[in-house]
Formats: sequence, C-alpha cells, structure tokens
Amino acid sequence: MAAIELNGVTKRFEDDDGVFETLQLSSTPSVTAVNDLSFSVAEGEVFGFLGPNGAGKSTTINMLLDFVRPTEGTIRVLGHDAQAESVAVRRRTGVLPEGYDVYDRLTGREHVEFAIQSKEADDDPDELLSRVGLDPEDAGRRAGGYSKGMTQRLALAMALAGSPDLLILDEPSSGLDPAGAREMREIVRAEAERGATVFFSSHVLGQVEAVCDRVGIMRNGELIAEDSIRGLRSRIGTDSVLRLDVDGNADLAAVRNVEGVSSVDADGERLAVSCTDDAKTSVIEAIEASGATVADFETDTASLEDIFIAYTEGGKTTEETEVSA
Ligand SMILES: Nc1ncnc2c1ncn2[C@@H]1O[C@H](COP(=O)(O)OP(=O)(O)OP(=O)(O)O)[C@@H](O)[C@H]1O
Repeated sequence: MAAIELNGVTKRFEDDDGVFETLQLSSTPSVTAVNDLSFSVAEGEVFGFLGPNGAGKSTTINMLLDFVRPTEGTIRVLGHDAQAESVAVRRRTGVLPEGYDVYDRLTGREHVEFAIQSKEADDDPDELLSRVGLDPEDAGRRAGGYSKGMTQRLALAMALAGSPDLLILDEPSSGLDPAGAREMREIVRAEAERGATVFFSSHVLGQVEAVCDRVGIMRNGELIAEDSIRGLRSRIGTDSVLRLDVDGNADLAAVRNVEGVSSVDADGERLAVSCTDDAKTSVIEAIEASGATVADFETDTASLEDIFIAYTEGGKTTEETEVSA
C-alpha cells in the first residue's frame, strides 16, 4: 500500500467570498495552485518534494493534512481518505510545519509533553528533546525566548512524538546550523529505517540529495519530474555539468542549441552547462565561435541543484524529457 496517493488533484483558490461583490469591486482571478496532480509515495520511502517558490508544495502538504480542501481529485494518506478521515491521518502523522509558532509562555518540555499527550503516546519527553539536540536547561526555558534553530529543533521533537507512521517535514533545515542540519539528516534516515515514510519539502537541495530515495519536482502546480536522483539525471540527459570561466560575451543561445545541452546557467563570466558527456567539446566550440574565450573549465557529476535548474528553468517537462531521453 502507498503511504501517500494523489489522483487528479486540483486546487483553485477563488478569491470571492462575496466581499468583492458587496463592495462592488471586481473579484481577483482565481489561482490554480495545484493542477491535476497524481503521484504516490511508497511506505518507508524518503520522498523529497521540490519546486520554486509558488510551485504548489505547501498547498499540497496542506491538502494531505486536510487544512486545505482539493477542488477536484482524491487523496489517500496511510490508507485513509485525507478529507473524510483526517483525524485518523493526523493521529498517525508527525508534522513539522514551515515557520512553526511556539506558545511563548510554555517551556520546550511542555510543548513536547503536549505533543505526546495529543498522540496518546508514552514517549519520554527528555529523550525526544535530547534526540533533537535541546539540552535539559534549554528544555526548561520558555520557548518564547528560543532562537530560530532551537524552535526548529523543538518542532521536530514534537513531530517525532508517538513514533508516527508518516513524517511531513516542511523546510526542516530552515534556521538550523550545519551541525543541526546533519542531525536532522540522521534523524530522517533513522526514522525511515524504523519504517516511517518521510515526505520532505525543502529548498536546501544538498540536504534533499543526502537523504531522499526519490524526489518530485513541482512547477506551476504540476509535477514535472518524479524519480530517484540518478533516474532524473539520466532522464534529462544530463550526465555532467561543465563549469567554465569565460572571457568575453559568450552567445548563450548558441550554447543552449548545442545537441545534448539541457540547461545553461550564467553567473557573470562563469557558466554552468548541464549536458551529456559527448556534448562537452561542442559546448566549448560554440562559446569560442561566438568570440569568447574559455579561460578554464572543470566537469562535475550533475548535482540535484543542477538537475533542479535544468528542470525548472530549462523549460522541459517530463514528457519532453522522456521524448529526448
Ligand atoms: N490561501 C490562498 N489564497 C490564494 N492563493 C493562494 C493561497 N495559498 C496559496 N496560494 C497561491 O497558490 C500558489 C502556490 O502556493 P504554495 O504556497 O503552495 O507554493 P509553494 O511551492 O509552497 O511555495 P514556497 O516555496 O514559496 O513556499 C501561489 O501562487 C500562491 O500565491
């Protein structure tokens, strides 16, 4: 059984609660945040959910938890209908929301105790707090005085209460220092080994690359790619990324037109060209033919960031990449 299953899910936000008509103003057009979205996440999988700002990630997460209702389509989470059986879903799910707001007057430990009680679980709060790196002294302080990273650690401890079958983590590394980000990765892997499914949304692609079995990339409310990182790399025909230092103005359009090139990202005189291995020489030739000089270059295996840029800025969709693959 899939842990998460979406079928033809669309969410349109209509901005006309009657207010506009009452005030005789014209209503703003509706926004399609998610458009005919279908995908599934297997039990025990760590799934990275990516996409540029406004792609529809939070809306999707909110629909999994029934905070937002789909306009069309069906969603099943842990075998339950996400709308009709949302209480059952939430009982078995640990959520780390984006930008969690603490109760200022409660201590960290009281937050975790509250989470344990609401899951009707019998975890030791101090164990959960120490697992996320909050020491006993901090755990006894009012959470209103916590730093960003401490708040994030606290929210993670709360999400882990009751050993949930599904963890939904929205931007989990936000505010964490490098040690905190590493601990977060270790917790995600440990939870997956325990058998939990982890649904993980993040813009920190290095973090996603380090922990996810599979990723889905959203753009404009649609899932434009869904595969393992290795699968995405070969699907887009991007074996490697050629990083070049260029003197003069290279004709980027000519570089994009070279066969085997999937994206070109320019940052001043530094170019990153995602391409197949056999396209590298032609890329250098195209740059030099446009009057610029390649001062230096190196080749890397395409990182998730390179793949993400190729998908979200390269203008390709899954269908197009499948045709070209
Ligand atoms: N309550 C709402 N009312 C109207 N439009 C909304 C609402 N919530 C989201 N949207 C719109 O839906 C689209 C998708 O937003 P969403 O927050 O799901 O994106 P996201 O991928 O989570 O972005 P980010 O990475 O910036 O958090 C955006 O155009 C957003 O403005």
